[in-house]
Parts: sequence; structure tokens; C-alpha cells
Amino acid sequence: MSKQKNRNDKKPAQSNHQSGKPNKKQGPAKGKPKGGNPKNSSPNARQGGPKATTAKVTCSRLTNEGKGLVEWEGKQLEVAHLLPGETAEVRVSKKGRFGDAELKRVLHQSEDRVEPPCPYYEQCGGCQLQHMSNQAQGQFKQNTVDALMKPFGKPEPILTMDHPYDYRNKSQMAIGRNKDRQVIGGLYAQNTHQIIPMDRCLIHDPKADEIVQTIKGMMKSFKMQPYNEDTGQGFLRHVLIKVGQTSGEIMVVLVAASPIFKGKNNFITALRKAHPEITTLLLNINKRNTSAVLGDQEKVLFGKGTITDTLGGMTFEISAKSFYQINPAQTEKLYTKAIEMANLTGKETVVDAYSGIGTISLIASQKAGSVMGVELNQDAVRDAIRNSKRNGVKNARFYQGDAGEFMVQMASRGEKADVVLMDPPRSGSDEAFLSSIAKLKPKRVVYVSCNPETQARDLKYLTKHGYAVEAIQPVDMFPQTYHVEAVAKLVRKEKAGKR
Ligand SMILES: C[S@@+](CC[C@H](N)C(=O)[O-])C[C@H]1O[C@@H](n2cnc3c(N)ncnc32)[C@H](O)[C@@H]1O
Repeated sequence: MSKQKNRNDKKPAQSNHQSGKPNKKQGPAKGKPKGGNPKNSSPNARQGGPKATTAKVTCSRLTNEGKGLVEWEGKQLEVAHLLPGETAEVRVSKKGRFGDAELKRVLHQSEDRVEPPCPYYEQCGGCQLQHMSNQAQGQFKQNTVDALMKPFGKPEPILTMDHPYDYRNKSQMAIGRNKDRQVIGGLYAQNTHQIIPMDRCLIHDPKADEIVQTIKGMMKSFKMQPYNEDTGQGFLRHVLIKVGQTSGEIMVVLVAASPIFKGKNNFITALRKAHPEITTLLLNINKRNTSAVLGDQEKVLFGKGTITDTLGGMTFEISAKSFYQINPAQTEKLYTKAIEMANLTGKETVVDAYSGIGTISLIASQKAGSVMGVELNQDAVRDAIRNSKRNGVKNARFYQGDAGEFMVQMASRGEKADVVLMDPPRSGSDEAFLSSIAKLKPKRVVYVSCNPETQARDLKYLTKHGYAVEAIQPVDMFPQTYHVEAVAKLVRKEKAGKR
């Protein structure tokens, strides 16, 4: 069981669409982006790699990360962008139980294969499933959740998206230079810090990418230097954008290596003129040499420093550093299911653990006696308290701290909860938290997760400690990527069966 203290952003652990950045080589990605049949996309393949050899293989099934599994010389290899039933030539560059193999050429194609619409797909680490039809992606995610949840029952059919593009309300583009010293902005090539210059990511909100293009163009005239990770010189590292898809409000965060912003006022004026739709601009200072995009220090350059969005009929204020679900349309479906599973009658004492800016807590508060939200991130707790007031909610309280410690203290004080809603980061919950559930004995636990692997691990604990799983609902919150969300309803065993 993992001990979690500070995992803010639970969504896909990708270098691009999350904060993680695997290693530290900055610069333009080599090679031209190629659409269609994937070839030679990894650094190993490009350089020939250690002991590279070409093999003909057939894919038997997909891994949970959406890679094709093949057998070669008695070993299992994972091949990105290969589909079950397909035969292909691959370049094998490393031996081992799970060796490294690069797709060179598909010899026999699956009916599930489609032309990836993104020209950067082969190089970029952000999406993994664009070569699969939407229907096949849904089936793959259904199969993943079904297999992981097999010990607990059959999950419901996955809730998919009609238009599985343009959905991300949060984007972060890295800024650098190419070998001709031109300013570039884009996402990182898979498993590197090489920036793939791009003007559009097809899963981002289009407006966000448009603004990044403008900022890149302005950098030259304002003599704003992109940051260079190797030399530690330069100013602008990333542009992070959050879009309130219902409010239309837009937050732009310039992530810089230094608080000294030369030509600040003129830059702000020019950016606002080009994009009057930007409602707030922030400067975030990140001097650290780590994978985190945002630093601790933050300065509001104009606007209120937050944006708002609407979910479940309530309005939420969102800060730069607070977690907010990245796919609002699917979040509506997810939250509706979660609240339905909580079976609230208006009387219950509810704990909403890992509560972020209070979205689930406040929506649940309308149908509960009282709600206690607990969240580690201070900014998110401040947002949650503001959101409570903004929506006129009187029966919700928010606490800043570790959810496990909070639950341990509740149990030691002999307090009671009727329902526990929990939505931990990708790494899942921890033993302190789960063992306290066993002591507090809530009638129902509703477990929302963006990682069904850790969710299945935690469900195993809970089913051994007095709970039965009654329903599991997968939701596709992250189309084109292998990630999938699931919400599970657990009931105290004496109540199991009475939904
Ligand atoms: C997946 S988000 C869920 C947030 C919220 N429920 C929502 O739907 O927007 C997980 C949240 O857990 C918080 N978190 C991470 N580790 C934590 C811990 N040990 N205790 C409490 N909260 C934690 C993160 O800051 C983040 O806001």
C-alpha cells in the first residue's frame, strides 16, 4: 500500500499532458513527423540502438498501456502502435522479458486501425491510441477495466465521448529553441525533453493553442528568451492555460525561471490586445530543475488570478495550482454516477476525501446532511472554501491535510461517517486511509479513480475488510490516451445486495 503525501495532479502520468518529464535533454525533436504507418519513432530506433535487429511478429493482445504484445524468440515484447491480430516488422533493440521493440511496418492491418489525425502522433508522448478507431478505444478500455475488476464483478458499459478531441481544458506547452535558434513551443517527444514544435494538439482546447502561438510570436519582438535547461539561462519555460469551458474564462500562466520580467507591461498590453478573451494572466516562478511544471511562487499580472467553470449546476473557482478535472463533459457523467452511487437521502454525514476545489463535496452537499472535504493542496482548499460560499452552501466544511491522517483522527475520536467519497491521485489511497474506513464503517464508499490498477488494489483491501463491490462504472475521460477512469460503489457487507 503506498504512502501518499503530495500528489496533486492525478491525471495521466505523461510528460506532456501532466507534469512529469522523464529526462533532461532539451531541444527540437529530430526527424519529421510522419502520419499513418508508424516507423522508427524512438531515439533507439533512430540511432540504430543496441543490438538492433529486424523481426516479423504478430500481436496477440494489448497491454494496459495500449501497446501491442508480441512473442519473439520466446520473449514478450511491447510494441507501441501495434494492434491485436496485426503482423508487422519490428526493430528489436534490447533483449529482456519485456524488450524494446519499434514498429517499422505493418504487414497485415487490423480493421480497428485508423489514420492518426495528428501529424505529431508518432513522436509525441501525449496520446497512445490515435491509431485505433473510437469504438476500438472504448472496447480496449472496457476490457482493461473488466480484467482488473474481475474479482469484484462485471463493470457497466463504458461511458464514451461523442467528439473525442478538443476536450482538454488544461494544456501546458514547453518553450525552447530549435537548432536554428528559433523559438519553438510544443509537447515533449516520448520519454525525452525534446520539444516537438507544434501549433496544435488535437486534444487541447483549440483556443489554448492559439494563445500559445501568439505568445511564441511575441517573444521575438519583446526579446523574451526561452529557458534552456542545459545552461540554466533564459526566462520562459512553459505556457500553461486553463479554459473554463462553460464560462469562457481563460487563465494564462507564464512559467518562468526568474521573477524579473523585462518589458512586462508592454507584453501584457500586447497579449491582451491580441486575445481579449484572456481573463487572467499569472507569472509562476519555477527555478527548480525538476519535472514539475509549476513552481511555488506565483504573481497575478492581471485579472483575479482564477477562472470559474460550471459543473453539476454549481460554479467553481479554480486556481493555477489546484486540481480540476480536465474533461468537463465527461466529468458531468462521472460525477452524476458517483452521486447516484452514494444514495444520499439528505441526512447523511459524508466525507469527501481528496476533495480538490470541492466539486464533488459541494454537489453532494445538496443531497446530504453534511459534508467534510479533506485535501492536501492549500490552494485547492482555499478554492473549495470560496466555492462553498459562492454557491451558498452551508453544510460543507473543508480541511487541509493528508486524507489518511484525517481519517485516522476521525476514527480515534470515535466519529462516524455514513458515506465516504474518495478520489485519490493515480497512486491510489494508502493503508492509513483504508484501515480507517474499516474502523469508521461507513455504509457506503464511492471510489472514483483515474487508475483502475491502484483502484483494484485498494478494492481488494476493502473487500477483505467488510465491504462488497456493488457496481463499477468506467468513464472515458481521456480519449486518444490509454488512461481510463472508473467509479466503484462499495457497501458494508451486511448491506450488500440492497442497492
Ligand atoms: C484526482 S484529484 C481529485 C480532486 C477532486 N475530487 C475532483 O474531482 O476534482 C486528487 C486530489 O487529491 C489531492 N491529494 C493528493 N494527495 C493527497 C493526500 N495525501 N491527502 C489529501 N489529498 C491529497 C490532490 O491535491 C488532488 O486535489
